[in-house]
Amino acid sequence: MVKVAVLGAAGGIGQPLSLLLKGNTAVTELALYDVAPIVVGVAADLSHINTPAKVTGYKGDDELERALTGAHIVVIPAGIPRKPGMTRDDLFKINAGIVKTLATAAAKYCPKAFLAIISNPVNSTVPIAAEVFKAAGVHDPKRIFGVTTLDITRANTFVGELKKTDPTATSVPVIGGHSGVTIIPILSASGHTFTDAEREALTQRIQYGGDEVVKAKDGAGSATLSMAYAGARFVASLLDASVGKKTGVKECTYVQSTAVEGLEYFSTVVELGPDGASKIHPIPANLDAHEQKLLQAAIPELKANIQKGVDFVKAVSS
Ligand SMILES: NC(=O)C1=CN([C@@H]2O[C@H](COP(=O)(O)OP(=O)(O)OC[C@H]3O[C@@H](n4cnc5c(N)ncnc54)[C@H](O)[C@@H]3O)[C@@H](O)[C@H]2O)C=CC1
Ligand SMILES: O=C([O-])CC(=O)C(=O)O
Repeated sequence: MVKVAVLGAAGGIGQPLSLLLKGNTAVTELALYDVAPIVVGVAADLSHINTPAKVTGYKGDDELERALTGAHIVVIPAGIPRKPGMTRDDLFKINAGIVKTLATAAAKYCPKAFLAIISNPVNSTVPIAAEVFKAAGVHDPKRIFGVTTLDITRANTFVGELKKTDPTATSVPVIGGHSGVTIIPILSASGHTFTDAEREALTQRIQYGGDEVVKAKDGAGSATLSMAYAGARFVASLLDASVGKKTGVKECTYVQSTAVEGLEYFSTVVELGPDGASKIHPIPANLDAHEQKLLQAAIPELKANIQKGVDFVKAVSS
């Protein structure tokens, strides 16, 4: 049995993500959970698609245990999205508590599951989930992931557009975290060369791609469809490595890491295996001067974001 639970499944990301996961034939059970009752209808709707996954809907706290029990992967897109003028950190006030609640339940009902956290601010929500798992005595850093895949799909799209190459064959690692200056595209590893102006413009667009969508949606939310695509890709990679036993599966993802001294969490290329993160790659060796500068700019903000998440769990539990 390969059960995937989606927490926040009725939302802007949750619905299309669940649709894409229903299309993944490695999934045999898709458990959709939300506090919004429509989740039961979303599950009924998806259950008519003729793929193997049996779809079930769970609404509200009382049904969270059943949604999580037996889960192999728990994907968490629960929480509020940005409106124009907000930073991802502005979401902390509400989303920190939501992620803490859901991680607490996951630690209790499916402590061995892989956690793929989409809820923002990812730089802080991943440390929150990790602290919850530590407090419950079930922490395995190889199993908790911050989903930053959308930064990679954006980077591949924008570079492909500029260089007029197939975006599906373009591969730009994006390391660091998932907000503004903490997003560090490694354009030097893309196989293309860029003028200084191109490099500046691409970096800015990749770092602030989320804002582009927030602005275009004009108060009605942030990226949902591209995030669903990116989330489904990340879950597919986790399934390929853990269920399909494929080797060489790699994704950039935000995990507990020693890549940067003084930062407990960081995203680099991570090799995925049957037990989760099997090898965390270091920062690429040949960063150019521009990328070195980006890295230095990211460190203080990431450090503060991580500490904020850790402190939140400690304050609530003391
Ligand atoms: N990691 C990334 O790259 C990205 C992250 N995001 C983040 O994903 C989150 C969700 O975004 P959207 O789907 O657009 O928001 P949304 O508001 O459309 O959906 C969120 C869903 O979460 C549910 N929810 C709220 N509290 C819950 C709880 N305690 N348990 C279960 N479900 C709960 C809501 O009922 C709603 O259905 C936001 O925090 C957003 O910032 C968005 C895009 C990209
Ligand atoms: O920008 C936002 O708030 C949502 C997000 O994380 C993204 O689109 O990368």
